[in-house]
Amino acid sequence: MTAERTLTDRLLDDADQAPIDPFDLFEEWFAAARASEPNDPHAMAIATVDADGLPDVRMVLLNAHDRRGFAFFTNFESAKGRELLAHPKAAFVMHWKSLRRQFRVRGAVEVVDAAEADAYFHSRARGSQIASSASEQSRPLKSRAELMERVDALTKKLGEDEVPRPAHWSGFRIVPREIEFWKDGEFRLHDRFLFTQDAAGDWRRRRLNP
Ligand SMILES: Cc1cc2nc3c(=O)[nH]c(=O)nc-3n(C[C@H](O)[C@H](O)[C@H](O)COP(=O)(O)O)c2cc1C
Ligand SMILES: Cc1ncc(COP(=O)(O)O)c(CN)c1O
Repeated sequence: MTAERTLTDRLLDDADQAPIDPFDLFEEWFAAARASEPNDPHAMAIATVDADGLPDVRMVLLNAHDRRGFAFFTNFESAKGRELLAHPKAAFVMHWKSLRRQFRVRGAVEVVDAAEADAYFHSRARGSQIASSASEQSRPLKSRAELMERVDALTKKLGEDEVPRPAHWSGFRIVPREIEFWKDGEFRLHDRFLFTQDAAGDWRRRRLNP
């Protein structure tokens, strides 16, 4: 009996030029990362640009993904929120150290719809929902005590009530234009595959020099 070839096996086999769906390949790599990373396999660094074109980058968590793209949730009045609303394009990278693999995406950014933002917000720990309401993310803060006072006041005010999702807290979805899979190789002779969409919307892949 022969073991079934994974998408990664097929990717690495230059003789196999049949199409590979990059979203399916991502699922395979993400599952491997979830099984082997010590923490936060869904951590990604997301790069944006400010009004001067100066790049900005920070970690966020990939908390939703499907064939439409890759979404994270945040405060829309934060630096990244303002940057993305002004320039709705981004790039992100995930680095899975335990696998020595890298996953990169570039593309346009859209705002997730209100129902998706509500569902995700209310799936979070209540304390995290309150924190997101209390934190004026990326704005100067006089002291930790001031933040904790806001958290306590909000906690008291809400009692047992549901925490309303703040109007300025939602998700951004990066809709991929380019997707790259990178796998470490000996002596820096890595394997790289860039997926781009053709005019018909089909994903094509090319191997790149490391
Ligand atoms: C592993 C990790 C995951 C994070 N995930 C998020 C996230 O999903 N959303 C978020 O708003 N901030 C997240 N943060 C905090 C951000 O890195 C950042 O400090 C914050 O969002 C403010 O960024 P900005 O000022 O560039 O907008 C995370 C930080 C780390 C280290
Ligand atoms: C400020 C902030 N917002 C959102 C998140 C996303 O994680 P979660 O939705 O699981 O709270 C994080 C994770 N570190 C965070 O630091």
